[in-house]
Amino acid sequence: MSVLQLRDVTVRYGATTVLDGLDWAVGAQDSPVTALLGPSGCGKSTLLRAIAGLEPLARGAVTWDGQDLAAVPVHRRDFGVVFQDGQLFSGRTVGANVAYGLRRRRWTRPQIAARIEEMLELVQLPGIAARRVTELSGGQAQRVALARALAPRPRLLLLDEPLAALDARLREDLAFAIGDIVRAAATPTVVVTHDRAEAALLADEVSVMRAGVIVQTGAPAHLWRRPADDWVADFLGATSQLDAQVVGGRLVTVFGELDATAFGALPDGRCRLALRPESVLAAPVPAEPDAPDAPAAVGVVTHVAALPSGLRLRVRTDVLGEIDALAEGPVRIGDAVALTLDPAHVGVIGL
Ligand SMILES: Nc1ncnc2c1ncn2[C@@H]1O[C@H](COP(=O)(O)OP(=O)(O)OP(=O)(O)O)[C@@H](O)[C@H]1O
Repeated sequence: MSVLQLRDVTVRYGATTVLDGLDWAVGAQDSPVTALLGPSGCGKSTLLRAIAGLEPLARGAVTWDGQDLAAVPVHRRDFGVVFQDGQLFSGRTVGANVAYGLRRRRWTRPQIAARIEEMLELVQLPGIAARRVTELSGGQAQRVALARALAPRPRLLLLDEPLAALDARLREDLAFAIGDIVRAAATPTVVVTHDRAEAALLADEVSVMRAGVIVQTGAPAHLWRRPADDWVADFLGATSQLDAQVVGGRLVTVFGELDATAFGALPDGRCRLALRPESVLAAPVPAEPDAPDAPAAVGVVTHVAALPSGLRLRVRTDVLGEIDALAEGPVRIGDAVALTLDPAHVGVIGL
């Protein structure tokens, strides 16, 4: 598989450094879809624009298969780009939009007609070539934008928040669909998002970006499990952190012990765990915490929210202050609860 490589890429707007000596490789691990995930303003769009050739580099290099792209202009890079709102040509038909890059590349009329139908089938909108793009829904317009970008067979597809303008339900459907479409087209794809769930729905691999640099890259499940540092853990949804000790394959915490081998090889010594609400299970206990068989960690429920997935609690504890948890059984505000960790939803930070 071809490889896009960025070395020491630096982009400045005036005195502000937006990309700061950024190193990154896409396509090296045979991952067709890579999400670029980071908070608003960290430089994701700037990075995409720099890859596309739309942003001059103050320093560093973007290479494809070892070739430096510095002297290759935007339209010669063979990269397809789709922005947030698709940016279709509103005065033209769907077919004319999909054909846009093909006419410029001097495809013949029959080739173009066949490619339009092929692309519209790929994005599951067969037979709508004659429609005006102004008649499309937001989700349909994004599929057509995808068809237009894929039609000339780009060697890389760059998608900048392609779902941002859509409502929540449609976003989820289209996230799966886009993943399927670009895999079917076998086109390596970078998709920018600030939403961690969207990144996991779309991508095989996720790169987390913070303030102009890439701080961690891995499969979504790996990132949840082994966030590189406190910031990544929090950005990926950790609501508290808990000190722990690795002792001979066990993780010892005030919430009890866990099997550490599930996290890969962890060296003996101190570490910290990233906890999300689903990491902590809260079960009602009789109000006698000093009884001899009392559980190791207890707390008092301060908030209860009925979510579709179950009861979400906020619990006041002596050891960790207020933490979020899921209820195992019926509980109300003021109840005492015993807290245990669900090892499937705990992360180990930074080892
Ligand atoms: N043309 C420009 N001139 C000056 N500053 C800019 C320009 N474009 C972006 N910036 C600034 O650069 C920083 C990074 O912007 P960028 O759009 O790349 O971030 P982002 O991670 O894509 O954010 P978002 O998720 O909000 O789109 C921001 O502080 C932004 O204000």
